[in-house]
Amino acid sequence: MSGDSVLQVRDLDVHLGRGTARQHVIRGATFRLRPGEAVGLIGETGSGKSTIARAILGLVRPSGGSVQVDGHELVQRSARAWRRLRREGAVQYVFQDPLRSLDPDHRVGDSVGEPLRIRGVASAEVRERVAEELRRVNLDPALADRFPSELSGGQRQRIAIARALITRPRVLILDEPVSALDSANRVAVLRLLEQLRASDVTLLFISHDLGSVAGVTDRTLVLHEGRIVEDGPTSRVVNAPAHPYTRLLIGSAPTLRSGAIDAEERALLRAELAASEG
Ligand SMILES: Nc1ncnc2c1ncn2[C@@H]1O[C@H](COP(=O)(O)OP(=O)(O)OP(=O)(O)O)[C@@H](O)[C@H]1O
Repeated sequence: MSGDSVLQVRDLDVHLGRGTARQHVIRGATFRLRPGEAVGLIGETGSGKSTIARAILGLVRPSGGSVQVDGHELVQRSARAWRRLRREGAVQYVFQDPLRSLDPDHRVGDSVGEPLRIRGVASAEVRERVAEELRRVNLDPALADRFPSELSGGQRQRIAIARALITRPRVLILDEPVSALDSANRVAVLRLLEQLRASDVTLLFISHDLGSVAGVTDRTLVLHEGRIVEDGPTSRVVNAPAHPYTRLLIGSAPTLRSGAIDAEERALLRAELAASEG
C-alpha cells in the first residue's frame, strides 16, 4: 500500500529507557507523506514528536512496526545501512537550533556545500549549487563568505535548511524550526516554508504550536501521549477538530483566535479527553 507514499510509517512502536525507567513512548503510530506534501506533526512537550523523527532517521530502534522510504523498509536494517542512508541524505533533519547543523569555524558556503563535497562533486559545481540553494532560501549568495556568528538566527536557520536541501532529499524533517526565533525571523522562516510547500519538496514540520504549522502545511497529524489522535487536512483539523485533545490545543493557540476557548470549555474538554482515554 506504499503506492504513492514517499514516507510510510505503520504501527510504529518505540520503547525508551531501561529497566523500571522503560517507557512506551510511541504507540502504534501510522501515517504517510505523499510526494510534495507538507505535513505538520503537532503535540505538547513529551508527546513523542522528536522520537518519531529519530525513528525515521534510524537514531532509535523501534520495538515494532514499519518505516518505509520510497517503499524500502528501513526498520530491519543494520546500523551501518542506516549510516549509509543518512550519508546519502534521502531523509534530512533540521534542528531547532541551527548552530547544531553549522560549524562556527566554517564559512556558510563551506557548510552548505559540505554534503556535496563529501560525495565528490567538483568545487565549481559545489559553488554554483550553494549559490542556487542560498537564493532558494531567500538569501543573498554573497553570504557564502560569512561565518554563522555574523548572521541572525533566522538567516542561520535558512542556511541550515539550504544545507539540508542541497542533497535533494526525499523527505525534509524540520524539528521546531521557528521555536527559538524572534517574531521577525520566525516570519522569514515561515515564509520560506510556505514557498517549500508550493514546491515539490516533501516535508514534515514538527512543532508544539499549531499556530505556526497551520499556515504552511497541507495536512496535520496530532500526537498525544505517543498516539496519533488526528490526521487530516490542516484546514479541517483547525476548523473542525475531531478529537478533544486537538480542540484543547487549538484553544491554547493565540494565533488561531477563532478557535479560542474559555476556562470552562477547557475544563469540559479535559474531562472529555480523560473519558476518551477510558
Ligand atoms: N532516552 C530516553 N529514555 C527514557 N525516556 C525517554 C528518553 N528520551 C525521551 N524519553 C521520553 O520520551 C517521551 C517523548 O520524548 P520526545 O522528546 O520524543 O517528546 P517531544 O514531543 O519531542 O517533546 P519536546 O517538544 O519537549 O521535544 C518523553 O516522555 C521523554 O521523557
